Amino acid sequence: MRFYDTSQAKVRDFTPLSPGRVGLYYCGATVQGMPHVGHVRSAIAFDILARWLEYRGLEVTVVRNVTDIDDKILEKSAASFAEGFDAPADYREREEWFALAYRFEQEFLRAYDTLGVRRPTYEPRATGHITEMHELIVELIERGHAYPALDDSGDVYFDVRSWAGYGELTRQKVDDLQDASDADPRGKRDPRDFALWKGHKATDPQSASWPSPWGRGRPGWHLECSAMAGKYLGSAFDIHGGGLDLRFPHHENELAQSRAAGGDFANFWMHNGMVTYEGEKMSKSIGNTISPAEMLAMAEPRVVRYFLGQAHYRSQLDYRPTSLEEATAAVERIDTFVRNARSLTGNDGAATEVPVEFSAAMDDDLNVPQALAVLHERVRAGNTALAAVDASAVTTALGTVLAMTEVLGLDDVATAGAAGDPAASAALESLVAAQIEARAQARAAKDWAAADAIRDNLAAAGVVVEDSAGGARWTLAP
Ligand SMILES: Nc1ncnc2c1ncn2[C@@H]1O[C@H](COP(=O)(O)OP(=O)(O)OP(=O)(O)O)[C@@H](O)[C@H]1O
Ligand SMILES: [Zn+2]
Repeated sequence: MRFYDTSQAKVRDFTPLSPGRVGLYYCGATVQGMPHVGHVRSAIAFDILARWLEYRGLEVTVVRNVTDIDDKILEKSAASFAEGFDAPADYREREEWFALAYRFEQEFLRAYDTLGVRRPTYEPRATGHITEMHELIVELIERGHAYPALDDSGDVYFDVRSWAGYGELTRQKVDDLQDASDADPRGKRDPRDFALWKGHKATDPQSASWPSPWGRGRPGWHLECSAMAGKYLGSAFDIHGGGLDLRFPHHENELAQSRAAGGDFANFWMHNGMVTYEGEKMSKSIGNTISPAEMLAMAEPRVVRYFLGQAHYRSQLDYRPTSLEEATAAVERIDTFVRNARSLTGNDGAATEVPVEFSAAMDDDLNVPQALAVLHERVRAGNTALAAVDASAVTTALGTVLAMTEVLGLDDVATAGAAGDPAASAALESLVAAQIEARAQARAAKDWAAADAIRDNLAAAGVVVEDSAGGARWTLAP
């Protein structure tokens, strides 16, 4: 397997640090508002990576953090208590920061679940790891890489000049870097120094600060990922992921503080490209977002998953109003084949193995567009086998198609037409089969009126019956 490693700006061979196991950490959400489809694209990209590593026989530990304390969360909560607060959609009046964060965390989970992003092995919250963060800060201070603020803010900063490797992830020289905007520069040795710990401000609620050796305060954003990745995956682990927008400063800072504290940190850095809206990054602050719920109102979950997962994970994915049409047609092609194959062979079929061309594409830096081309090519071959009523070839095609859809997280295409509920799907299958059987008997008895009536009733219910050499087949009308 080969992946593009952002820190080396090249594709290189991937070998797990411990044979047979992979540790994957990817940055999760700052739960300050509703998810948008950009967030979900990021999660889908790493979900596909984890599924592929597992398919390749590796035991994968996935960690995705929840940033549940942050300036933006506190600001949104504070605004909700203000006199004359005119609650924008999705925000509530007088909502404590922890209630707001928890509520949106649930919204993210709901979106991930609906779109087939498997739950990570661990999903730690920043507020649950204050002790680990203190230990990391103490280590950095002892090693001469961090210091308490020079003013009375109660902050603690990372000393970027003390760490020769600072800038290595994004291949920049310290002097060329922008200042860290997270604190008053008067308390810093260098304006690029970033906050590890933020002293409590009188305007913040008491519940948003914790005691520490440096006084009450709360953690800096970058620090939490270092502390949690270290806790759950160890001081050296295989892959660190996140969106391309996080490379600098977030990931640069994570790397610097983790290495300065003595760990190796991530062996590979993988970054997903941005979802853009008519060319511009989809972002809460710009306000050009589309929520998963809005997309799900236009198309079913598999179509949305297909749309968000179809591009190469490193490329930009632009949303346009017509974007879902192509995905709908692609998913329908797969569904129709799966349904017809099941109807012809009389059983659900089971995922077998993915074709070698599919493996080659996925091994080559997760080339999903190429892998999808293989999937559609097998669907076409399967349709040819269906037309020839070649049950054995149909069974083979069905097995490989199911294996590929599983790797891509489209596996619930298996329940096509039944709103994703396997029991409903089975019930529909058996009711339609009984109708088709009754129609065949009517035809055998040359009772054409009865046969046509059955067909018309099925059509009225959205079930299209087609006669072929192998007997009648049915599909749901698009
Ligand atoms: N438009 C986008 N396209 C793809 N990935 C995104 C997009 N926006 C955010 N992400 C990724 O989603 C994950 C969670 O992001 P986070 O909560 O930090 O959002 P954010 O970058 O602050 O979003 P926003 O700019 O909308 O506030 C990160 O890995 C981030 O890189
Ligand atoms: Zn992070």
